[in-house]
Amino acid sequence: MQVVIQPDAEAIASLVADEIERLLSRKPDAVLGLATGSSPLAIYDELVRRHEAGRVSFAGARAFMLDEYVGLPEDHPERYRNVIEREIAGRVDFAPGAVQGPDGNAEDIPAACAAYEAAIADAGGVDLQILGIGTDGHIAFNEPGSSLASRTRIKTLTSQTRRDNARFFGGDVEAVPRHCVTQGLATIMSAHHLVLVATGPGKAEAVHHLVEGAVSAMWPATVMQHHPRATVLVDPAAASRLQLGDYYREVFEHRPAWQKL
Ligand SMILES: N[C@@H]1[C@@H](O)[C@H](O)[C@@H](COP(=O)(O)O)O[C@@H]1O
Repeated sequence: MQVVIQPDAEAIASLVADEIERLLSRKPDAVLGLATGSSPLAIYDELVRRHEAGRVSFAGARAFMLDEYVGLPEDHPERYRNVIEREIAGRVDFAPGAVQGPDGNAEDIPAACAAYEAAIADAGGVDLQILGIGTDGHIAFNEPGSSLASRTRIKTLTSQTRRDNARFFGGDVEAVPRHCVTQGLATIMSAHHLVLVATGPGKAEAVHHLVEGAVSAMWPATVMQHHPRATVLVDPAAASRLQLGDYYREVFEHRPAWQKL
């Protein structure tokens, strides 16, 4: 696992956008994994800027979203499909239908989950997966206790996650759905490159477990320790509980010239 400590969210976004720009120039039909939450927003803004400057095109690319709430009306602004459209997909040049997400309103949710897994596999898998992390260590919506071998399925959100996400629902915890459909941990682990971003002191404990804790379903993100190419980008506040922080800084500062992210 590569740990990169940067001064702020903008510096993190710039490095991640560099990586995505390199990927799309070498492989214009790359498959991206898109995450919701506030953490990736600076990355999306930076990608939009580069797209507007003519540096990056998504015209041949495809993307898969990580997760979706169950039961929100199609036009609800916090439905993740609508969030992704608003924050990135609708601001760049993805072809119609190129961005897909799990269906949280399907009549047969298990069948829709299986179809989603098949769609990712048919696309050749995800080249670069953007991830945030919940304060309880979840990635996508794989809450503590999730099977490390899980695939796309329905999950029940913890009250911690519903409280954390209430800010997107006018502060009303009861307005946050109880259920979601999420890529599983094994689905996420199938991506070629995992890029997790976290900022702020509220993420420090989760980041400590992710990087330095024992691999455990209690901190689902720790499964990433088994991934051959996982990059974790954090600001100093999110890095504040890392025991080897100085070492990670040294490793990044003295990385070989050929190594980007
Ligand atoms: N399902 C999303 C996750 O994908 C995200 O990583 C997490 C953290 O969100 P934020 O980046 O807003 O802290 O929130 C939600 O629960």
